[in-house]
Amino acid sequence: MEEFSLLISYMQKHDMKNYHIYGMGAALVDTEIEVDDAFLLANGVDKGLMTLVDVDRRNQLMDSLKGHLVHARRASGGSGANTIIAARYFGSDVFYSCRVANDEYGDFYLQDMSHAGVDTCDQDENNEGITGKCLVMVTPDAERSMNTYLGISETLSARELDVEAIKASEYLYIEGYLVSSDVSRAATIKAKKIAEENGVKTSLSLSDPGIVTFFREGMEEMIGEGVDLLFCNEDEAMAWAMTDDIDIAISALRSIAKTFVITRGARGALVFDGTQELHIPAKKVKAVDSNGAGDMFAGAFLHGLTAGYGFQKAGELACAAAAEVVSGYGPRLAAEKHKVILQQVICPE
Ligand SMILES: Nc1ncnc2c1ncn2[C@@H]1O[C@H](COP(=O)(O)OP(=O)(O)O)[C@@H](O)[C@H]1O
Ligand SMILES: O=C(O)C(=O)C[C@H](O)[C@H](O)COP(=O)(O)O
Repeated sequence: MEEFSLLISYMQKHDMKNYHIYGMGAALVDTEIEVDDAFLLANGVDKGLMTLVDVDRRNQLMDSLKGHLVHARRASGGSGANTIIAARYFGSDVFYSCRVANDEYGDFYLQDMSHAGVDTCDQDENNEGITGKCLVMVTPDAERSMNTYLGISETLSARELDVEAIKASEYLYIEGYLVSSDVSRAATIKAKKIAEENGVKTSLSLSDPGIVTFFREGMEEMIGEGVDLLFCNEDEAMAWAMTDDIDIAISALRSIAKTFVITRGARGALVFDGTQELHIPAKKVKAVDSNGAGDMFAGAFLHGLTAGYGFQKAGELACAAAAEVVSGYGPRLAAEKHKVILQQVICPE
């Protein structure tokens, strides 16, 4: 009894809140622009991938993009943030660790997160620099090619971890892109250790095939002894297994993840629930922009699991939500839309 009241007073003192998901990722402000394949070719942009760029290259591309149709001039993004916001809009309680600069874009970013109901870590007062930015170029085949200037986002470090919030979460979700920065990678490893020691499930997204290939050692370090849940698309799975045979990739994933999801674009997703493989079909839609489809899938899926719907229903919810994302521009859906999808998938009439 005494222990119980001590716990209550500790929780009151620390104003502890439980979270369904604690996310970590790069804070990027997105600009989304429509282009054609000739533009990508003429400007040396790698199609379908995320490429890291410096300020000069970004400015040069921005100049070349003048006159193109802009779908979003300023939207808070970053893969992990898209996932966490999606989970929030479905009803999960979420926390996000990220780093922005003391500039207009940084203020915008934090306001946007707070407006969405996402709790974020305190920002270091020493935050001179430039908030990260991502140029998302969308071609008529709905493919997105990204050029990212990480700015201060790549200095996300263990300082931005809220240890009590990690301990009070059901899942830790790590964006694989963080592998490219030494301090951020170290922070993810620390967060994962805290999670493992405190019975918090760990999840990770492989993010991008190029990232998996170029930062292989770092990715191995991040994965360590394995994770509870892994998200990837087919290209990332095969890049991880260094094969072009998806069956070999599936076997390879089994040795690093207790459960996993391989998204397959218009063919839906393969979900491994720890025992069996579930094949979840995609919803038939006209795709215009695939940006954020995987991010939305992960957010909806994590929400589905933490809400107790199980792997099959979580997969159905995720496919339904991701299909909505690809049928419009931008990686996000309006807040109200999530409730409609939830109703349609979880409690149809
Ligand atoms: N053309 C499409 N039609 C319907 N759903 C799609 C389409 N493309 C993607 N999706 C949905 O989005 C999910 C993630 O897409 P995918 O392209 O595999 O990931 P990523 O965007 O990470 O590359 C898929 O599992 C599917 O549910
Ligand atoms: O938003 C940003 O600025 C990003 O750099 C991250 C991208 O949105 C996602 O990585 C794209 O997500 P998928 O298309 O689901 O793979």
